[in-house]
Amino acid sequence: MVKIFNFDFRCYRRRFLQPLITNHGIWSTREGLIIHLRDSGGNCGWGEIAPISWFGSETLEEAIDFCRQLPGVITREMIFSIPDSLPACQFAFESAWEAMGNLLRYPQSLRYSGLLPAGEGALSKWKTLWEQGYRTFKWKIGVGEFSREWEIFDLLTRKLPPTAKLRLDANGGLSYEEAKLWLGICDHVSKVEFLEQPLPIPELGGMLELSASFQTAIALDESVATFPQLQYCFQQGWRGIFVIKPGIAGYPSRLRQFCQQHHIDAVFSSVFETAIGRQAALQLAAELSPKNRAVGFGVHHFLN
Ligand SMILES: O=C(O)CCC(=O)c1ccccc1C(=O)O
Ligand SMILES: [Mg+2]
Repeated sequence: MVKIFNFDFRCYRRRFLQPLITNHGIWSTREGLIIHLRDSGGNCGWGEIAPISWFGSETLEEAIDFCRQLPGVITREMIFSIPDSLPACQFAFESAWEAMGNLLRYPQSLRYSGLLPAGEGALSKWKTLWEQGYRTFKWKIGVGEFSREWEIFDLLTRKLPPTAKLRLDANGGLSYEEAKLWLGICDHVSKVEFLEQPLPIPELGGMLELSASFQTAIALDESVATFPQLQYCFQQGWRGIFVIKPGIAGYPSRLRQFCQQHHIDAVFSSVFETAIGRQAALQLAAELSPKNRAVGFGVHHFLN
């Protein structure tokens, strides 16, 4: 007999206390869906669909349409035949299915990276985060003028204690020349852990070249947002760091298998999901993060 699950969902909307400012623009509200599965024994599993369409996932509307067209009773086959065009849905359904009847285990051993605000706000914020125990920080670049960001970077890296690590995230906002300037500077600053997504997605060739020319590591993020993109970049020869946002990376089981098989140097990263998606994402991060890599799941505050 085929096992069946009752399925329902609801939408949520939460405003960030501080909007995320990146080269893509300003993001101030997280909207997503919480899905719920229940089997005939009364076991429940929750999952979260938290799309970021500007980052390469489906849109919220596409996720809602997908959930609306599903019947109230679904099968395992339906859970595992969601198309690759709906990666946040794939993540939510498999993680809800995996969570059924399991107690929530919250990963203990992880180290977290804290997100600094873009611009000069970073110069004071790092201290608050340091006092909360963060030792790895991420700062957005490619948002303001290069010369001003360079000045702030210089101040910031002087202030940071010697054991701190800094990640720079350009969100694809640099030109090839600017990326060379940044990498040249970073090569002399041992606190820099990596430069994230210096160039836009179509310029993978440029990023492969840069990673061979500088000591500072480069991490791909936008370029590897979804599973097919991750596979593509690996096939093209990328052996640097992969930033993985499980919330939009499709089926957890497929991601797990890929990372283990290819010994991926993964940095796990949040999509600003709620505790439901976060739990499932951190579970994967705990299994698949190399020991020295902090996860990009610093606490992010919501207004409601
Ligand atoms: O990865 C982190 O450290 C924090 C999360 C983060 O930066 C992020 C969160 C949502 C959308 C995009 C990004 C990004 O890495 O650009
Ligand atoms: Mg990034």
